[in-house]
Amino acid sequence: MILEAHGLGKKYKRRRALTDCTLEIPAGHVTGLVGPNGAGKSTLLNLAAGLLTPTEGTIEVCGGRPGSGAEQLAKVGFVAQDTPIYAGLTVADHLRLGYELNPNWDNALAYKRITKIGLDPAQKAGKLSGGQRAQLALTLGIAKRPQVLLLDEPVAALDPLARREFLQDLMEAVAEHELSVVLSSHLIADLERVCDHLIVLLESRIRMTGEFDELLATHFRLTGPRRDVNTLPRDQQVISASHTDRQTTLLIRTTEPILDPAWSVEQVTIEDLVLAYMSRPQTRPVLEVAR
Ligand SMILES: Nc1ncnc2c1ncn2[C@@H]1O[C@H](COP(=O)(O)OP(=O)(O)OP(=O)(O)O)[C@@H](O)[C@H]1O
Repeated sequence: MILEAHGLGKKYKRRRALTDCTLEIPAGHVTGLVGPNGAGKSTLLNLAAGLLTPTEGTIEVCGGRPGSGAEQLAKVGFVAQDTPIYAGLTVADHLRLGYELNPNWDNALAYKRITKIGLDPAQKAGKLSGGQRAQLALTLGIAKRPQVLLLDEPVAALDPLARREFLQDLMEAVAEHELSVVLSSHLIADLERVCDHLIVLLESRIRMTGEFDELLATHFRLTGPRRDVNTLPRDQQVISASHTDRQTTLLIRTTEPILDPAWSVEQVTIEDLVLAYMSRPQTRPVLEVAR
């Protein structure tokens, strides 16, 4: 497992940022972490990087306790949300620091990316634009050659072309170097392109987690005449429901065939899933198997 958490919780004074989070992410995946603002995504990534310590429960990353020593730090790359860099150092200084501090540092890769992006090695990092700073931080994360790369909203500051190219580079690194990635983002289309595993956080709790293929094979949109969701078969778990006077539209999870001819059944997209799981559970139907 690249990441394993049991009953993980984090409180900042009285504010609860993560609650009873139990999670296993196998190696070799690109995992998308999504959820509304304040759901706890950065908190989870910071706990995995060892920058925060849990208030409850345990977390292991690549088999070790986050931040527990040089060996552990070498295994984990982390690019925080505000893409921190040293303003007074040049781009080249950053790459030299990367070389000095990381046992698996790939200098050729670092310079290749810097050249491709068009960053001047002599420029002070404090004079870079927000997007360029993000590119520098991401380059350091990839060239470190970690086993797992944790990225907190990595592409938010990048222009659309840079975003596409970065995600491409990331996928290449995953394919060539058996890198596992956990990245948070609000850009679901990007996640759809690069991820194969999904975690949805809502109000500090894990609302849903799974592999894309399995999620897409078990979720459906049903549209039909207005219907009380409590009359559905037991295997059909209602994730979201909306009704007009005459019509009901549901997003359900089931592993069984949908036999009721009154429903028109459609496949869903990852975006449909994310939006359904991100909406707050409604009082009745959600996450309860209807009786
Ligand atoms: N240093 C802190 N002190 C107190 N509360 C904090 C601190 N950092 C985060 N929180 C709170 O913890 C909760 C989770 O925050 P977190 O930053 O993990 O959310 P997020 O899902 O990353 O949000 P966003 O999408 O806005 O980046 C929020 O309610 C936030 O206000």
